[in-house]
Amino acid sequence: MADIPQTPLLDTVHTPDDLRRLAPEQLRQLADELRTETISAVGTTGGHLGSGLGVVELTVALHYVFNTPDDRLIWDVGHQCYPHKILTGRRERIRTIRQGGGLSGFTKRSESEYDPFGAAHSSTSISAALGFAIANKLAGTPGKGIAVIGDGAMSAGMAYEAMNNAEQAGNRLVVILNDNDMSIAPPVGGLSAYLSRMVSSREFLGVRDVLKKLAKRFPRPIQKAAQKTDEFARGMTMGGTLFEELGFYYVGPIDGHNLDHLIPVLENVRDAEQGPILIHVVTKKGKGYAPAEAAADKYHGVQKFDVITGAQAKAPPGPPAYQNVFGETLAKEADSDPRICAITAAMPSGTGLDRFANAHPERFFDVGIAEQHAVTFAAGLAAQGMRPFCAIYSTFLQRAYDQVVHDVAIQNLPVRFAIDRAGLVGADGATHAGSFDVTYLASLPNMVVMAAADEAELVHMVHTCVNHDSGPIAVRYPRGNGVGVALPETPQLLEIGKGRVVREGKKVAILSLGTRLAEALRAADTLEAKGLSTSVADLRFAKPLDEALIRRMLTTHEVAVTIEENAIGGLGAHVLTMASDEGLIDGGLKLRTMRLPDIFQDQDKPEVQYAQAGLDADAIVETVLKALRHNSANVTEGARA
Ligand SMILES: Cc1ncc(C[n+]2csc(CCOP(=O)(O)OP(=O)(O)O)c2C)c(N)n1
Ligand SMILES: CC(=O)[C@@H](O)[C@H](O)COP(=O)(O)O
Ligand SMILES: [Mg+2]
Repeated sequence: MADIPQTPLLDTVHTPDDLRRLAPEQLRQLADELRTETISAVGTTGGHLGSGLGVVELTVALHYVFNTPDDRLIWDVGHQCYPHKILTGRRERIRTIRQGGGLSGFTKRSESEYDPFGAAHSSTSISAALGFAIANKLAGTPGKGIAVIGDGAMSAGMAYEAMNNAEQAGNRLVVILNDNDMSIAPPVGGLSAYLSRMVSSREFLGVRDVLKKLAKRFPRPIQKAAQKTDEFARGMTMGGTLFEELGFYYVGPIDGHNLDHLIPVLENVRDAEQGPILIHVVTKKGKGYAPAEAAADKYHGVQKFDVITGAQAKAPPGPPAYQNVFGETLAKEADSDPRICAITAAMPSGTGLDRFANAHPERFFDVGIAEQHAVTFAAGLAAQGMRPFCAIYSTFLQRAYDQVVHDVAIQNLPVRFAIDRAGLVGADGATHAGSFDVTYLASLPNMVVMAAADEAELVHMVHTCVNHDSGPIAVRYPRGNGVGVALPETPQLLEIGKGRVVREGKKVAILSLGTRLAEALRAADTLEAKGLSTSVADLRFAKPLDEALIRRMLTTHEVAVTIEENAIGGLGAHVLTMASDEGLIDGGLKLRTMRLPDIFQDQDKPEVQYAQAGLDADAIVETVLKALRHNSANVTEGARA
């Protein structure tokens, strides 16, 4: 007799309440369908894949056992939450993820009551869960805080600050340490080694001891499940030294793909009278999808891919990515300069420093997700005469701001900041946009801030950073590919605080910082076609400003426009301040600043984001014409009056 096809369970699960109505023996099927749906969806959209596949069973088990959304489930980073979104009423929209108007690629409060806390930067989950737990405790309302945090995210100081403070939450706080022995790249450092030892070579307790200990602490009997396999009995231990020292009851390690283990353990933890509890769950990144299991780093974040073969869509051939120009340039510089060191906080390939690591492994440091430490470590290296490059995405450097101010800038130490992903980043959206670095860096005394207009400029700026020993210096550059200019054979040493005039005109001056230069030049063409002679300057430096050049531009043109891919407080603010200090606007100059809008812009295609932000050629033209119209309107109105 032919097999009767099973009814898809996933079609019957619209919310976790539906899930909780299933029998435990149905959960395996549900998890399999959830995994298939996740793979299918990400195949069509691209996005974060491996991390979500690794937590499919955990996602099912957590929603099954805990009373979400009253129990507050908080996914650290949030890049693994696609299965969670599918189970929490967002399956119909899952193929819109990371697209304009679609679901966010991370957890987001405005999207669902099942996302109690937004994330995308790592290692915030335990603090947030603790906040929920304590708030409920104080209010006398039910609800636990449950944080799911990866082994990579567990390397950040914030996680320890939270655990150090967790005792008061008691049994209201549950931390699930999802240990897949991967960050984006293989994890690094002592904590990672410690976790590996716990998983692989720890002395496991015998089944009796385990049950005795569990029975003492957790009331619900788990014997049934425990008796199912010896493996479980061996794997289930109490007494994870580090976490217990920090005041947690440690449970684990347990197999995070085995629902027969997960469910009873979580039920016991849920009903425990004591806490806080940390459950150490061992999973495989990419679980259940062979290509992602085989190359976890390549399937962390993916392009659209063919589900059968795993082949990811290839970007059409084009100019090199900025990150790779940076990595290769720095590696070359380091060939002849033994003082150059390179530091990344868990982003070796994202920053292009994998190229440096291959060439100079002894001077390459991946410090894990630890941006604050990365900056102060660089400061120490600089103070001891090295030439450290701290390569951190603009958005992640925000986390280390006090270190930038206190450890680097105040001491005037020559740390070189390579600030990648500066500006809008497309699909990752607001959490990852590098919108603020010009503002937060150029306001600091001693700091030099450059922005590369193209990949050749980046080469010159890296060279300039290498040779700048008198204080801190930063170069910012965007996500994505260069504009296609030839890379210089020999890099130039740029004069600090000197820009360049790219095009001379008479009536309109566009003062550009960074990669909006191409749009500025396009706008200049349009303005010229309208009879408006236009100058375009690439200022190169937000700090120090090229005051001579700016003064000339502001005093010899009728309209001047600054443009930058940064929020308010950046280049425009500095130029306005200078102009007002020097009285350059007193004579009727029409000075306008173009910058990122004062909103957190959601994900979309980069070109759409630029248009929304009003930072493309059309918007520049419009700004100039409006400034001129404003003038004629005033004249007309004045005449009428
Ligand atoms: C503060 C911060 N730094 C860096 C990143 C980039 N990042 C996103 S996920 C990730 C790896 C996280 O590893 P882990 O927590 O173990 O989760 P997994 O992907 O293995 O599931 C990194 C480095 C980030 N999101 N936030
Ligand atoms: C979740 C996270 O923070 C990273 O995976 C990030 O999405 C990578 O961004 P890039 O693709 O720009 O390297
Ligand atoms: Mg991990």
